[in-house]
Amino acid sequence: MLLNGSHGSEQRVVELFNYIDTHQDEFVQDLKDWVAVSSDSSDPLLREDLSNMVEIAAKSIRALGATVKLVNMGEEKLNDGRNIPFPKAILAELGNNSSKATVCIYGHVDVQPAKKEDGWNTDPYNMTEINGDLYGRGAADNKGPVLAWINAVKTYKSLNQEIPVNLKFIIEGVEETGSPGLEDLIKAHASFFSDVDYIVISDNLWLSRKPALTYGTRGSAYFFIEVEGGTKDLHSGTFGGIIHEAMRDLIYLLANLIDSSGHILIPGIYDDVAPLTEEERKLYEHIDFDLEEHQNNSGVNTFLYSTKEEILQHLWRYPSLTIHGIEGAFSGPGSKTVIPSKVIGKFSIRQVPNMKSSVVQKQVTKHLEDVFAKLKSPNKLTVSMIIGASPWVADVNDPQYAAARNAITKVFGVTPNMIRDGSTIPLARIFQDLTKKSVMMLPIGDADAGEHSQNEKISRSNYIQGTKLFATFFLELSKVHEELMAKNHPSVGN
Ligand SMILES: NCC(=O)N[C@@H](Cc1c[nH]cn1)C(=O)O
Ligand SMILES: [Zn+2]
Ligand SMILES: [Zn+2]
Repeated sequence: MLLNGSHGSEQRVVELFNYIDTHQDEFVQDLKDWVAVSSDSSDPLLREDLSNMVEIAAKSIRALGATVKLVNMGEEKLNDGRNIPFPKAILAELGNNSSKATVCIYGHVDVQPAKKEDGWNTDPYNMTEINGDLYGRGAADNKGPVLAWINAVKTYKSLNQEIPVNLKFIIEGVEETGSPGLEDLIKAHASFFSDVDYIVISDNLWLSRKPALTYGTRGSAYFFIEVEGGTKDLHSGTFGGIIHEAMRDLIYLLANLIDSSGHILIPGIYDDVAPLTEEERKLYEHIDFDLEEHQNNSGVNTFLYSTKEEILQHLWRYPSLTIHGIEGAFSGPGSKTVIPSKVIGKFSIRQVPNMKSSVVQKQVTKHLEDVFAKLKSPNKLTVSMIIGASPWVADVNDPQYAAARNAITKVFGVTPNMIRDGSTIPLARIFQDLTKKSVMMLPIGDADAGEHSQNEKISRSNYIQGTKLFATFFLELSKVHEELMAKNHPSVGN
């Protein structure tokens, strides 16, 4: 039952927080169990553990009393022409009280690759607590936050407290490969999302030690540059010196993407970038950010920029280009002397408002074809964009932002650091465009979480305090929603 009045509400919060504190070791063990599943989505042929991880997550959500469906996300076309199904996604719902707000929680249970020999201090799949930090692949991105949502709901259920909102979950298993098939899934299950009032995502990091609210992310346009020189690899002694080597062409193409100052060399790439207004420029002044701390967290000696404003603008609102790797090139130990016949260079462009993936794709393709033409190489060039995820920016005046601000203040005693994020969560813009509903990001990842890096972690404090934050957010959102209902606000209802 909902305890009415401020005293009742405060008493509820005390009970919730006490329960979360006294059961934190259970919650940590649950995260250890999840991290132990190597749900790496990068290799299509190694996804058995990933499908198992989706089932584990479905079982945990079902144990809350939710109705859970595992739904298809379509098929993936492999290089050899075969099609295999993507891991299923979870659609779940708990509660359908028409007087309550309906919140849809998004998360993902797939992770980036991780091997101990990459330089981890601990086994990436054996979560290890050291000095209050929980080290393991996926601890922060995104298993910890997904479990924190589940812990929050479990707390209400265990205390027999009425959950203040209706809940829906969409949990996927291929976010780290750009959420392929997600847009079609949301279209195919439009009825499931039709009564959702708010979408909340917790798949990013704080920017400093100060709790944050995120209102923007960059997109990701991911490209393959394939250069094919022949039908087989060749001995570089027997053939080196007389052929146009594919690798040489590729390196030249990659070298023409970006210069040493970080400026992207693709003609027109900056044309659609939203101009920096005086209003936006002022926002950077109030952001809590410690440049030296961020540099220490990154493990690099120096950044391309030296001021907070320049760094944050180039992380959030200007595009960046990163070269990730070369498939087919020799990269193992030793000194193989082969000439690879086909190599695939991989890079991505983090897109910002108002860039469009379709425009970027044309610009990139034309630029690479023009550069390649100068080589007068007989080799075959193929440029493909395999991911085209758009940037996302929210309206911080959406009601759920007020609820989240109140929840952060209640749990952490501070007002939130209003930030954007340089990473990509494809679902955010897809949801915003398809459902026209409010999308918000409520991060609990530490600024030094090391997402995608060696020694990724979430602090026990952020995991447990984050669970309290999510539990409080449900309460605060129910208050905001009731006020809107009372005013018959247009954003309420469908
Ligand atoms: N925590 C969000 C995240 O890491 N998202 C990935 C998504 C992505 C983009 N291209 C491929 N995967 C990211 O790298 O931003
Ligand atoms: Zn990630
Ligand atoms: Zn993530």
